[in-house]
Amino acid sequence: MKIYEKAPAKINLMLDVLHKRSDGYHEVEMIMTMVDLADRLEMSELPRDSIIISSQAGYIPLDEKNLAFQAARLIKERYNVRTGVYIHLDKKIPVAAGLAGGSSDAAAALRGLNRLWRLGIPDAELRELGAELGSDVPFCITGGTALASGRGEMLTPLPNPPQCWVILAKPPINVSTAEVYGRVRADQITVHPSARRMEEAIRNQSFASVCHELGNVLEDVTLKLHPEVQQLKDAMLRLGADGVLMSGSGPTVFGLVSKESKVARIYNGLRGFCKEVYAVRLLT
Ligand SMILES: C[C@@](CO)(OP(=O)(O)O)[C@H](O)COP(=O)(O)OP(=O)(O)OC[C@H]1O[C@@H](n2ccc(N)nc2=O)[C@H](O)[C@@H]1O
Ligand SMILES: Nc1ncnc2c1ncn2[C@@H]1O[C@H](COP(=O)(O)OP(=O)(O)O)[C@@H](O)[C@H]1O
Repeated sequence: MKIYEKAPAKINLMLDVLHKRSDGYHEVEMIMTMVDLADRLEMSELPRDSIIISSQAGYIPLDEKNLAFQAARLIKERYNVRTGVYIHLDKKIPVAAGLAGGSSDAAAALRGLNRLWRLGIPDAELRELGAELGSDVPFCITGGTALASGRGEMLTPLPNPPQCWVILAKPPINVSTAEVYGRVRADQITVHPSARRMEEAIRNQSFASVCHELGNVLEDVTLKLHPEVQQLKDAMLRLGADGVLMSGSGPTVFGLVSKESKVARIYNGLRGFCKEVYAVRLLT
């Protein structure tokens, strides 16, 4: 039997860092939502007790460093599963981009293996397992739109934002999430984006207010390390995006666009100097 799962990318509509915790993580407040750009996982049972990962993407680890591998190992150990699994990852989400590609693959593996092995694990328990793999994994288990707090694993579901186009552009640079958090000085952040006002904008289905309330305190760190991310933001605004922000720890920049007629112009304008550009819809 084969099981298929979609693993969509996320964007952070707002991201605030409150303080550094004694366990080394940062206490955050984020509003996250999914976009229609997804990896696809194909899972099938192996009679022998092993986990095998393959992918068409040449640039991700296929061993125990792969988050889908770690998800399979965790669920196997925790629920005493004696058979193995073959997982093929069809990667579409850019890697190390701030779009949670690896986290979403891990979440999709947990969902899929729960079905493949008929384990009947409830969603809340899957989210707890996911939190052992990464801070963004619990959100990726259920998706939708949510306010995330704690280190990102405590979730309050929200309605979806008003539908719009999302232009994603990933410059060809590598950003380490750990390094970005490592450079944040929470006590020196002067302008905090507001989760409350973003939530209100979403509840009012006001596209203009959603664009107005976009904010990410990790931008300060990543933009200083990589000025080209600022240039990309400027270009997106100049080309006519209604709201522009870096997603997560970056380096991907997203632009929200309400009018379809503007999408091709922005997409083509960006393609002039950035190879990885995508025009997608919110996953509502
Ligand atoms: C910044 C965000 C925003 O959604 O996403 P990405 O840019 O990775 O997509 C997340 O907070 C990233 O979540 P995730 O990528 O799952 O992080 P983890 O694997 O849990 O942690 C990687 C490293 O980031 C730091 N970290 C992560 C989360 C957090 N709240 N505080 C931290 O300080 C820690 O140093 C940790 O060792
Ligand atoms: N299934 C996977 N897909 C992508 N990257 C993975 C995966 N498993 C492990 N990784 C590793 O995780 C790191 C972060 O990747 P990713 O989740 O795409 O980025 P981000 O956390 O910025 O959203 C990369 O260095 C990559 O090598």
